[in-house]
Amino acid sequence: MIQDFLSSFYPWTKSLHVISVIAWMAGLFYLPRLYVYHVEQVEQGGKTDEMFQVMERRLLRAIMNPAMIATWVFGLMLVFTPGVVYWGDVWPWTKAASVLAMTWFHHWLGYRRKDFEKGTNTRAGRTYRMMNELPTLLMIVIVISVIVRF
Ligand code: HEM
Repeated sequence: MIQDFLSSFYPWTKSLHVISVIAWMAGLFYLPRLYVYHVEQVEQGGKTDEMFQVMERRLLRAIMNPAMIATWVFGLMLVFTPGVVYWGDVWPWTKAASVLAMTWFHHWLGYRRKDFEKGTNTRAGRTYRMMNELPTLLMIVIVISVIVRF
């Protein structure tokens, strides 16, 4: 019953999954860049500090959190669609490991946002520059996993 629904909805589920992924990734690439500028260019407690905090909060709450939830919901619908995932293959495992890491990174960014809000950020711009590479690497592994399907 639910399997029939998932099968007939499959192309729509996949479209909605990819749309959500794009919105989520946009935020995951942009927020650490904001943190780099926030650390390196902004005086703590000033007007610009306040403006960065607003931009960071809105990006996370209005775009990234809903996009992450939608990516998970449509992604799991794809997992339960008959014939899509065979767990004997390798790709579902590399994909699963990468999306768990991506979700961890999202939450890490959320905790760092709170540091800026409280004025307790101790991390250097360089740390945020380096962390900025993580979603890129994970995205490459994910796309190869779902498309090459080794
Ligand atoms: C968050 C949990 C996620 C789950 C449970 C999930 C699961 C899935 C599944 C089962 C498919 C179907 C594969 C197929 O029909 O061939 C799929 C497709 C896809 N996923 Fe995800 N995914 C997740 C996150 C992501 C992320 C973070 C990205 C990108 C960075 C991503 C990119 C894609 C793409 C591009 C496709 C379409 C591949 C194709 O054309 O067949 N997914 N996903």
